Amino acid sequence: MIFSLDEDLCHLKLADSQNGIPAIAIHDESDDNSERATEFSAPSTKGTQLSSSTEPIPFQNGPKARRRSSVLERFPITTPPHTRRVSITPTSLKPDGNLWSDQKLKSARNLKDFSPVRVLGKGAYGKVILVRDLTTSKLYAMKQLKKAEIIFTNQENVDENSDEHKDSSALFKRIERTFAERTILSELEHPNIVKLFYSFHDNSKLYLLLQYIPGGELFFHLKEHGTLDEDTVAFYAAEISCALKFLHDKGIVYRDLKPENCLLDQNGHLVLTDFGLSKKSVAQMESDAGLKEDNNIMELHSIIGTPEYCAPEILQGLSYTKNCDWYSLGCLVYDMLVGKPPYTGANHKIILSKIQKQNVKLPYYLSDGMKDMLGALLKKEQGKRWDVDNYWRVAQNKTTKARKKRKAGQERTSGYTAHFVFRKINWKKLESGELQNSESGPIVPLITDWALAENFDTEFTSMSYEHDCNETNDLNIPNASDVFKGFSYKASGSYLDRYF
Ligand SMILES: Nc1ncnc2c1ncn2[C@@H]1O[C@H](COP(=O)(O)OP(=O)(O)OP(=O)(O)O)[C@@H](O)[C@H]1O
Repeated sequence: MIFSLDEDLCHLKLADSQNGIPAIAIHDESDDNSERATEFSAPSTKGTQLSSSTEPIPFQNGPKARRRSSVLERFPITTPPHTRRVSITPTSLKPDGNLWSDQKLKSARNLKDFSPVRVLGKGAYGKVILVRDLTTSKLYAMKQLKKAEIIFTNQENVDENSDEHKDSSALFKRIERTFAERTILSELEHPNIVKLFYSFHDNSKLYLLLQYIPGGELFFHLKEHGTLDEDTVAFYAAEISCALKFLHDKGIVYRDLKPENCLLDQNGHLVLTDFGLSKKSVAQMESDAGLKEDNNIMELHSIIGTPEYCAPEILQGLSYTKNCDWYSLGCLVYDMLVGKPPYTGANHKIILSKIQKQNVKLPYYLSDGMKDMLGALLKKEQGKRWDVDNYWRVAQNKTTKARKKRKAGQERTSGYTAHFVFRKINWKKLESGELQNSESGPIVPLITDWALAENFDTEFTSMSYEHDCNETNDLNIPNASDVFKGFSYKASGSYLDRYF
């Protein structure tokens, strides 16, 4: 055993006597006979081997607490020998291996073009500020990343004595991730993914000018509602699934799915933000650059993410694939239905240990269909978990072929999109983006004035921002500007026109 569970047991006892709910536990070890995703055939408990349990679900006391990404480097997890140490140099970050051309970035914007309105959020490297374009009066969410925070390892989430701290490749990893967010976002256009319009940098910070999503975090709405009903959850799960499949088809793994990173737009549609931990497969990058055909296989090793939503294989330091995002979706769906993710604890060691060892407990009040889906997504073993990307493809082929022979209701029982849980979702409209443009989501945020940011926590909107909107000289490291060379970007005129 790596960690002591004393604290954990203490926590469980407390919860038992206060907020117990009879639950169902999924025993992963007993599902040897479970069917693989493509063979799934009923909105039942089949394939997940649910067993009754009277053990209550431990509830955390106090308000819902915000979770930080990439906290895992803090733990004494021995990095396995096969962990890939990408010694990528910051100036070679273009997929084809060439330098980003400064020539094409000449028309990039700068800090003086925008005036701050209020703070929307705060992340590991800096604040996200609502800003107004002084020329057009349009609103943007400006994500700031302090160069000093990226270059010096003084983040709260990295142990000073860890190998990660000493290892200079960790610096390159942080820089690589910073570039990845800008590069990945600049290549995407999907109704459920935040849009990047500009990026630039000055002496002290990097800036990402993102589409402002005024409805706030799903986290904010979850805090207000406590839990959500199954139809609402199915709607968000469907929108997230569309975004994840779109990313996976492009060879991108998201790796940080959690309610804090799911925003609601003005019509209540879900928009994924924060691509700081996303990763594009090397094979895909080579394929994009015309160097190699994409074989759509991606194995990753970095131990990153937010523990409560992180797949067990990541936490164990094993190699993993895009399938980890579907596990995180299971955690998020569970959170929306139950009010907390499947495994919680007073500290990250406890969470980690529970994810690896405990069976997830599903409350009795969930429908059989929902239990079935959660059971399939929350499998600890990657090989037994729903391979949703594949399942989705097979389902589409199957339904088209089998349509003629289908009996009433049969379509629902095959394939991911046809799962019972999604019976009210119009996938055709959702996948084409028509639904997002024409209909409202289940929770329509109250917005009287976009500039007021009423759906964001006052913890952030009341923060001062004056200092953050002036260029400072707090970074005085030789060659620092070289390190971030090529960060600036401007979306094409047609892209900008489509959204303004
Ligand atoms: N486009 C946007 N529109 C509105 N609010 C946003 C937008 N992007 C980010 N935010 C707000 O800012 C918060 C922090 O942003 P983000 O998660 O991208 O930062 P981060 O530094 O990566 O955070 P973390 O360290 O927690 O992963 C979000 O949770 C959200 O509340």
